[in-house]
Amino acid sequence: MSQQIQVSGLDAYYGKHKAIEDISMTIEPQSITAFIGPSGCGKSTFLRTLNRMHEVIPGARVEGKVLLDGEDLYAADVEPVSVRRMIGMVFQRPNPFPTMSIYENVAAGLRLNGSKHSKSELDGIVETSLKGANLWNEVKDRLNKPGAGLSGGQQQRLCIARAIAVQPEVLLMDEPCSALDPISTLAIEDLMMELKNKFTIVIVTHNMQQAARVSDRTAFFNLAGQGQPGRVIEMDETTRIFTNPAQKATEDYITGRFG
Ligand SMILES: Nc1ncnc2c1ncn2[C@@H]1O[C@H](COP(=O)(O)OP(=O)(O)OP(=O)(O)O)[C@@H](O)[C@H]1O
Repeated sequence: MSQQIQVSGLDAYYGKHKAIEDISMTIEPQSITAFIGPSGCGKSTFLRTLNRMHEVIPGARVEGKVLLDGEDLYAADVEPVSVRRMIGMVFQRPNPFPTMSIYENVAAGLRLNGSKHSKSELDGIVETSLKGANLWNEVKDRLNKPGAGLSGGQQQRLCIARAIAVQPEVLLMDEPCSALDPISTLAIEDLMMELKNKFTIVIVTHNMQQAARVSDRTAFFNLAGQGQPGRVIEMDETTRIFTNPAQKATEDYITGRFG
């Protein structure tokens, strides 16, 4: 299920404003890749180019290539909706559908994709997805209660269950723990470590310890200069980025000297 992403020469614009420039990288399957860097350098923008969410913003566009196991995601005959099914996303604020039950929240992704499942098939997928998101034991007796009634950490795991229910290849996570307390954060981090056995995971985080704890590889983003687009300054094994980075800007950032 887990697939490799190869990006080459990618630029992304908001209207005339070029937000990121000339990004090339390989994101390996069955691993966690972290994007770190100061605010506004384009980490979230880049993440959204990987599943064609960027172009949803009016005037926003992308140049360059994104390949998922060799398939060009921006080829003329590729449907953005199918890309978003293969490459799921989890956002900063847990965003369960507020009026839907826990069960319906997990089933929602499948229904939106037009999948036709019998009730017992759907029950099985909901259970497997909630188990996969380490939430099943906490909610199995209240599947018909509103998703909005869960704690923040549980809601985020519900959103992860919703994302994995459609069996994506890749999970993109944009600061998934920034609205959570430390205990819920550790639960999500543990979950990410389990999920990487099945999915390619990419996470944007401002939390250096988190990047160091969970990720296999880390990319450091920064602006090319004041008013310039964001770029990848350095990408390497996480242990190397945090112990012996090649670039001074990376070292300054991870040691808290700027950003
Ligand atoms: N919807 C938008 N419309 C116009 N410009 C945008 C939009 N979203 C982001 N930008 C601009 O694109 C640039 C990169 O923003 P982005 O949010 O990707 O950075 P980031 O590194 O993820 O920041 P943060 O760490 O604060 O989330 C910034 O200059 C930002 O102002």
